[in-house]
Amino acid sequence: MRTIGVLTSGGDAPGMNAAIRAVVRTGIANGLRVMGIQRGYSGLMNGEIFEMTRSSVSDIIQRGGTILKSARSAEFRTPEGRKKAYNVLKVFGIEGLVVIGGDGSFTGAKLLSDEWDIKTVGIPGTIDNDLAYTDYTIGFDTAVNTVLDAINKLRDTSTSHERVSVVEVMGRHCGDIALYAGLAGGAESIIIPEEDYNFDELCKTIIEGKVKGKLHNLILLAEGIGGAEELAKKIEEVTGIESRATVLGHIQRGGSPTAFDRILASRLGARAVELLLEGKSKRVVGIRDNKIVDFDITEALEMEKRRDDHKKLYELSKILGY
Ligand SMILES: Nc1ncnc2c1ncn2[C@@H]1O[C@H](COP(=O)(O)OP(=O)(O)O)[C@@H](O)[C@H]1O
Ligand SMILES: O=P(O)(O)OC[C@H]1O[C@](O)(COP(=O)(O)O)[C@@H](O)[C@@H]1O
Repeated sequence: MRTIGVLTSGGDAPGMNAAIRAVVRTGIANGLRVMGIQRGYSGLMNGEIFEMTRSSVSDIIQRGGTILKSARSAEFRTPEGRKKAYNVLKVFGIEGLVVIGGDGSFTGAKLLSDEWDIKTVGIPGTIDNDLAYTDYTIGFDTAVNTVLDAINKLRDTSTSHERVSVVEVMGRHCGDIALYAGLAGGAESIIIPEEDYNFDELCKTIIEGKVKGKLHNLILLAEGIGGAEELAKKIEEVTGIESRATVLGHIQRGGSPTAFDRILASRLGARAVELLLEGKSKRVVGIRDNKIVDFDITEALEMEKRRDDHKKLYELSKILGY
């Protein structure tokens, strides 16, 4: 293998730049030409490609976002779109492609390798932590810390006004951001898609908390379950306690990555290049029990989250936050 490409796809995540840096520098250290592909699969189909040097990735390890830009492309979901992408890869002599993204991006990579002679390796870059094969995705730790910072501030004002504070966080179908930030921030209640929740029980907990002398009540709500505004309004109606909603939104996707995310991204980026050098394809890299691992893309996407560990954290948050 002489030339590889790297792109970022789907929702961006803090730490993607550190992963790009690791791919570029590991590639060059191993005698490869490394091409940067802009705007994900969309830029790939349009030939938005340039050669990267060691200095192309200088001064980016601390930056959020992705210097390669990210995009979502409907055209790449079609066989015609992927044929177009392959033709562009051929023109640039790219034999191996590193895709930094989430499950959708990995599915796209797998299809591209199934249909055309191109080797692909995926690196998990998404704040959601919704990929079961890896304990952590790049960006998750930073997002949790961003939420934690917000919770600390909301706690101050909630306490002053003796209010309920409902905080809605990202995560599509995965409650990890809400769970980890809620546990770390001492939230009274955490509402996530993986665990049943009962509105009457929630109100009972809030009223009991008030009776016990709690000055605030912090509720972490994962997006997708229902809006924070609506929930805060209903809580106020039923409990009679003033309630406010905060939707953190895209704030969670930005910011300087934590040390954890930078180190994870550096390790995964280097391993992705090694796999291509070993001639591997349709693989994804990840971390399990602090060891870098890799799996076949299909196998990885079919895995289920380790529910026991998740459940334990959820139960702990209930005992500690109540
Ligand atoms: N089933 C699919 N087949 C082919 N390409 C896909 C598929 N799913 C997603 N992709 C490509 O990957 C891009 C990113 O996927 P998306 O689901 O938006 O983000 P993520 O990779 O973070 O899950 C999509 O815009 C599309 O171009
Ligand atoms: O930036 P957009 O298009 O509004 O997407 C928002 C979604 O992207 C995410 O931040 C990350 O999702 P992906 O990494 O799977 O693309 C979700 O948590 C959120 O629901």
